[in-house]
Parts: sequence; C-alpha cells; structure tokens
Amino acid sequence: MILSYLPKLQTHFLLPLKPKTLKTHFNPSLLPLTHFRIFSLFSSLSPTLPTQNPKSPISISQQSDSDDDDVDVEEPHIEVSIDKLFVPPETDISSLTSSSTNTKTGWSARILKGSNIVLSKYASNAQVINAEFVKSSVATEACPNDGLPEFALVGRSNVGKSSLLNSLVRRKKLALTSKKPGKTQCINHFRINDSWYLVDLPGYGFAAAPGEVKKEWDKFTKDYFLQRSTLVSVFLLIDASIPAKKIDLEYASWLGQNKIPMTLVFTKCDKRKKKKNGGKRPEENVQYFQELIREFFEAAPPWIMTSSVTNQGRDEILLHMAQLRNYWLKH
Ligand SMILES: Nc1nc2c(ncn2[C@@H]2O[C@H](COP(=O)(O)OP(=O)(O)OP(=O)(O)O)[C@@H](O)[C@H]2O)c(=O)[nH]1
Ligand SMILES: [Mg+2]
Repeated sequence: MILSYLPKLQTHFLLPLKPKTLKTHFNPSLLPLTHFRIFSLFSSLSPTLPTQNPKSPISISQQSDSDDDDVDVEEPHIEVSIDKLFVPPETDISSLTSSSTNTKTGWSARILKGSNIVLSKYASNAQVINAEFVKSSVATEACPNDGLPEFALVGRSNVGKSSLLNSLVRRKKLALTSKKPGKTQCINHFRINDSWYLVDLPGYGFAAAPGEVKKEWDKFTKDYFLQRSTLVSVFLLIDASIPAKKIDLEYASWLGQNKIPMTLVFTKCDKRKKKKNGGKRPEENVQYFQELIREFFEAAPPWIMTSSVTNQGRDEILLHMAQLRNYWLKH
C-alpha cells in the first residue's frame, strides 16, 4: 500500500486555492441565490438518475422522519450546476444525463442525495459492521501507527462532530456529546470494521475552555492535519442552521492552502424554522456557503447535507468515505 494523499493525481481532489486572501468582511446578503446557474442534477440512492434533459432542473425532495419541534416537513430543493459537481477520478459522468449504463462495466454514475458528490465505482464496503474506541491523543506521534486510512471530523465547537460520528456508526454514545461547546478535547480514534478510522477532534471557535487550552487544541489539531500520512480526507462540519461564519471560511481556506483534502459536511439540516435561524433555511445557508467558498477554491469541494437527528446524509457520507478510502488504498 502506498501511503500517499488521495488527491495527488486529480485536480478534483486537490481543490487548489485561488491566490486570494480572505476578505475580512463578507455579507452573504450581497450574494443572492440568483447568482447560481439554474441547472440541477440530483439523485436518490436509486441505481441511476432518471433520464433528463440536462437543461431542465430536476426536483429532489428530502423528507425528514424526525418529530423534533424544530423540524418541518417542507421539502427543500438545492440546485447544483454540472461544473460544481465533485467527480471522483476515473468516473464517467455522461451517464448522469441519461439513463444509460456503461455497457462494458454495467456501472452508471449517480449523485449522492443532498450533495454535489458523484458516486464512483470505488464506493464499495460502505457499511459499518463494528466500531470501537481505540485511544485519545494530544500529539500526532501518539496516534495509532498501524497505517489504516482515516477521516477526521473538524468544525466549530458544538457543530455536531461527535453526534455525526455516532450517527455514522449507529451508536448513541460511542463519542461523547454535549450541549456545552468544548466537549471533545483530544484526537480520538475510533476503529471501524477493523480496517479504517473515524477521528473525532476538538472544535475551534467558542468553547467552554480557557484561551490557552483552545490554542493548544488548535496547535495539535493543525499539526495532525499537516503530519498525518494516513489521513485520507478532512470532513469540515458547518452548521447549516445558521448563516455562514467567517471562522469557518477561514478554516476551509487554511485547509485548502495546505492542500489538505476536504469535504464540507453541513450539519443540523433538520433545524428548519426560519425565525429561529436568522431568516434562512439550511439549504439557503448551504448555497450561500458554496458561493462564498468559490472565492477561495478553483474547483468545487465535495459537500453534503446531514442531520444527526434524522440521520439525513448518513448512508451518503459512508458511501463517499468508501470511495475515497478505496481509491486511496489502490493508489
Ligand atoms: N438538531 C440537531 N442538533 C444536533 C445535531 N448534531 C448535533 N446536535 C446537537 O448539538 C450539540 C453539540 O453536539 P456535539 O456532537 O457534542 O458537537 P461537537 O461538535 O462534537 O462539539 P465539541 O466536542 O464541543 O466541539 C448537542 O446538543 C447535539 O445534540 C443535528 O444534526 N441536529
Ligand atoms: Mg465533540
């Protein structure tokens, strides 16, 4: 096995930064939704997309099964232009615009629901059969050294990193969660199916911890990103129930500048009451974030909408992790 970063061969995975510095001020309201090219491609977890004229938008509904007070049953629509799709290497997307299956391989590309991620032939063995906590570390050198591939969950304190991990492994309390920001304080390794790791990290931004302690978290977390050779991709969590935060854009920018592969995971998509959340629906916040991120990235990073309450996006993230992992293992 060659322990190299997945994206080295593909600009789609590299997400190169434009040579720009982050603006100190941004105003999402200056970026109306009409700036998006109206061209939709979506799929559910059905084997192929329905036949569509690529110029006519496809409506996709995302139903919630939660009875949370903050959840409503409105079906959101997000539109993604074809040039904003995340296309894994060796993936032919011609079948996205037709129902035809590649006759040689019997395989046909599709887009994961609530995301811009095209599913490739590498997306196998996505189920979690077992998951176990392995260790907590506060330095990269102290992390497990068995060479297994891993995915790290990072994001602002309280964004839902530990909750997402529990959702992915279908366990309520494998990772500890709290309403109080600052719960996770170490690099926590969880081994999945004895073959790969999910890594829960401390949050950045506001946390119930002294400044010096938070600086220390930031230092060992960033050192881990820069040094960890088995890190396949970072999953940067963004709260979709509130408008974009500058600190999240700065974090995405830092990851990009350091060429660290990244997937954006929008959390708390079940929180849909406009009044409670600054007047925007999660899908609107997601779209604004896409627009803002375009300032810093030449290619669209992969992104996906999730909820640890309704488990929205759980199967899709596992499929995406499977394709990143299997590609990494073969290259
Ligand atoms: N409605 C809703 N609440 C969520 C979701 N994910 C997490 N939460 C809540 O958000 C709070 C923080 O969740 P955690 O998973 O502990 O967040 P974290 O990012 O690990 O936080 P730190 O470890 O402190 O950095 C908890 O009260 C969770 O129940 C979600 O998808 N929807
Ligand atoms: Mg946590």
